[in-house]
Amino acid sequence: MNAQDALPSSEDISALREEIDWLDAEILRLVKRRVEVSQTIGKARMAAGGTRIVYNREMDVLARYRELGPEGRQLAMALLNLGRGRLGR
Ligand SMILES: C=C(O[C@@H]1C=C(C(=O)O)C=C[C@H]1O)C(=O)O
Repeated sequence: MNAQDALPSSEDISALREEIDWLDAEILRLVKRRVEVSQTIGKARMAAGGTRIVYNREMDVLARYRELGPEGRQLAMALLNLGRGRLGR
């Protein structure tokens, strides 16, 4: 395979950009759903007199993203913080 074979054409790049746009829309949809689910659980636990945070569950979430390195940690922390929403302020 020569270098040209490996390079995407301008048509390929257009298609790849469409894929990125679609992926971003899906990621946003999933993040919003995650926030919703996390807040539902958090509100129920607090209404029952429980804690706002469950550290062992949060450690599991951090571990899931560890393969992405420091950015994975930032991403996991952002997801956890989004789930806290107003509850966490
Ligand atoms: C969603 C929960 O509540 C909190 C939010 C978590 C999350 O967003 O992943 C994890 C643990 C808890 O601190 C839960 O207890 O599972």
